[in-house]
Amino acid sequence: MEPWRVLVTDGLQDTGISILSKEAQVDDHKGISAEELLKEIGNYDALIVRGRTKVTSEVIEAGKKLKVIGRAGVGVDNIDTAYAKEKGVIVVNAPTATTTAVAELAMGMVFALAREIPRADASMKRGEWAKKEFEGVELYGKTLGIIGFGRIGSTVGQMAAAVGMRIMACCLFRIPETIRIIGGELLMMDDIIEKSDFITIHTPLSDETRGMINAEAFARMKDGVYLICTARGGIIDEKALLDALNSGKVAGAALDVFETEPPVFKELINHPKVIATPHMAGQTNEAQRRASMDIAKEVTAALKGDKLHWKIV
Ligand SMILES: NC(=O)C1=CN([C@@H]2O[C@H](COP(=O)(O)OP(=O)(O)OC[C@H]3O[C@@H](n4cnc5c(N)ncnc54)[C@H](O)[C@@H]3O)[C@@H](O)[C@H]2O)C=CC1
Ligand SMILES: O=C(O)CCC(=O)C(=O)O
Repeated sequence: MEPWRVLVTDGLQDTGISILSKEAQVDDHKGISAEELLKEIGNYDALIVRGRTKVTSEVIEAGKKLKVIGRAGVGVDNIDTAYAKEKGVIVVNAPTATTTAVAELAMGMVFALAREIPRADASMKRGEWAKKEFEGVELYGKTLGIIGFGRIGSTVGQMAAAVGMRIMACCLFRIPETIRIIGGELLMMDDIIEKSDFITIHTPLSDETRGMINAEAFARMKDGVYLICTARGGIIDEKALLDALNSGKVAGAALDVFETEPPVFKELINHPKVIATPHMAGQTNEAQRRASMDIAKEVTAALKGDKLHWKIV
């Protein structure tokens, strides 16, 4: 029998490539263009992507031998999962690998916003000593509203509770035990929006969450609220955020994800009260190693017809 062929299009750590190579022929074609992918995909049994590659219905249609699509990470909003299901192509992800990394960046953003660390650092590098400009706020006793209390949101909750923040969370599907352990409250999203000093977003991008943080939501927030988003671009209405920053309603925003990536809305990125990072929350060495191993094992299991842990469709 011919060996299975696996195409990797957004890079994968060597540990994962080694696991796959025991069972299949692996082609690492990092950065492949959309046109090239359409031409090549017909030769492969499996495709492994991160967030860059758009796995459209056309790609799935062209993948005549395609049995499984693996997402080395969490969000599958770049994969047409409905069409994959229709075509009998399995979609799997590696949902636990990056939880700690994303939560740590979100917490880092909370600290960075409260003390304006990036702006202070930039002023020092310009040779200034602007000590009087930087009076921050303490986190102790402040309320952190967590929208989406799943793996990442609940990990952020534990970290923030440890520095003395009061935790409020809202969640659609499950009510984790964690909220009770950390002494937090589960509330409706409206309450979170109105009562929080800091709001951090950890939901997937879906029909329901797209544009969820809009002008109306900003109007209901406390004056001087801080906003953090490491979830997905499109959940926050970026134009409404810019207006809220300019009016002073929002005292600072930290964003890892954008409606268009790389971002084109430069006015938002360049705003002095915005801290921006290039969709790197899940990108620690440890997290990417775990993601590469998890997805390699899961894709191999799908090819062999073995039991799957993280089947999306
Ligand atoms: N910036 C980055 O590099 C990364 C971003 N992410 C993003 O983080 C998201 C969350 O990841 P996990 O915590 O692992 O997922 P998860 O599935 O464990 O948690 C998401 C939670 O959001 C809740 N939720 C969904 N819709 C909601 C709504 N309308 N209102 C309130 N809650 C809602 C769900 O009930 C669920 O508990 C991913 O979907 C992905 O988009 C994940 C990894 C890396
Ligand atoms: O893999 C990436 O490029 C980013 C990680 C991410 O956003 C996710 O896992 O959902």
